[in-house]
Amino acid sequence: MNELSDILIWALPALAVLGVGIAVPLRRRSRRPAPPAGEVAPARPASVPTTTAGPVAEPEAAPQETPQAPSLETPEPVAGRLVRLRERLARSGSPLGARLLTVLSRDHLAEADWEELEEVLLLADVGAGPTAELVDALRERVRVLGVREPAAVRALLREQLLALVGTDLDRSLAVAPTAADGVTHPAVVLVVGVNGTGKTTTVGKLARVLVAEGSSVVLGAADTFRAAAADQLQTWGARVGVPVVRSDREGADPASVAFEALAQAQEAGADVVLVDTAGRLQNKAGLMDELGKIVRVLSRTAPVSEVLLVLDATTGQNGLRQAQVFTEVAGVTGIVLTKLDGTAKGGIVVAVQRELGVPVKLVGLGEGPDDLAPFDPEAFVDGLLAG
Ligand SMILES: Nc1nc2c(ncn2[C@@H]2O[C@H](COP(=O)(O)OP(=O)(O)OP(=O)(O)O)[C@@H](O)[C@H]2O)c(=O)[nH]1
Repeated sequence: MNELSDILIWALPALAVLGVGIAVPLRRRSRRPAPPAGEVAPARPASVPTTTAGPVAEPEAAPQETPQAPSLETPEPVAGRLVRLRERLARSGSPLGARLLTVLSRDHLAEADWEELEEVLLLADVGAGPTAELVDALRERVRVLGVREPAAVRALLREQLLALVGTDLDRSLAVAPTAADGVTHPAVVLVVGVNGTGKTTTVGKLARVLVAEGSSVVLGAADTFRAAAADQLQTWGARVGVPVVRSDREGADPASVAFEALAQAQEAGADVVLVDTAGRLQNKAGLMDELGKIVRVLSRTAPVSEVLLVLDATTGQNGLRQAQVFTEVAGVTGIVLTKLDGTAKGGIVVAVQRELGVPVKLVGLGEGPDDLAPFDPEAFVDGLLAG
């Protein structure tokens, strides 16, 4: 079969049926492995083994979607972001900050003070179990060490909080290309969660983090229910010169878009493909099945490096119940806790990790493009206690 007929046979019907469009054309297309039978029919089932990471192809025909290089933004450096954003935690009126310090500034802690301490931690969503543990351990240490001065009690509290948050969890993001079967694949990062938690925003912010660190990135808009989500993602990508793979048909198979995004990232030699998914409720079986399918389809082409569950910190304990199902269906590897700037419930970090056994890796502290920070326990606890 010659090259042209090969292309026509694969590409035209699939594009027409799926409406899978590509915001940024590829430099080159070639064969990819066939997708799993009955699961997706990508625009063209062919894949290119990529062995070197390099810059992602620049757009050729969509100037309105991806601005020229001079107007590209330079994301803020990632190091020290949580320290820079720390005051947001304090400013949000965290009871863990101001109220804890009020209690701890009393010369002698009476029974009522310990109870108040417990109440403050519960209000901050630390959770019943961890709160009881923390207060018991703190009381014991204060008693054994004979500590009375407020500053010393505060230092002990800081230690206890740090122990609860955990300083030895692996919070690094797996965003380096992976090797499997002699082929180098882009790191595949899937972003999941319920509606409105901040998934698309997080994907956009995370793309900036990766660009700031010198990685080449491709975004996949697998939220095919909401056209605005793909537009939103495209705007994020355009600001930092990152291509976006999307469907031009609402309701297209999200697994197909995810597959196509991975294929293109692979072909372009990108380091990372970030896939945004539609918000879904954990009790909707069909939607959760669809998420499982996205994971299966991606992992048949390349190892899925990270599944990030985006949780809205302002939803507190409700978010935890939702999260449980996602961890079962999608094998969540890290939590992104968004909107921590708008809540006095920073203690949810502790509860989330305890309930899910998955580390918080990133936190959202505002709507600004660089208001996403790698989670750092010390900076976080200091932020909480700064009130
Ligand atoms: N204050 C604050 N707002 C945030 C943060 N992260 C996201 N948001 C806002 O939350 C709102 C929802 O964000 P999206 O990214 O659209 O949420 P989504 O999860 O993709 O939404 P669906 O696709 O509908 O499920 C937007 O107004 C964001 O600006 C954060 O860390 N802090």
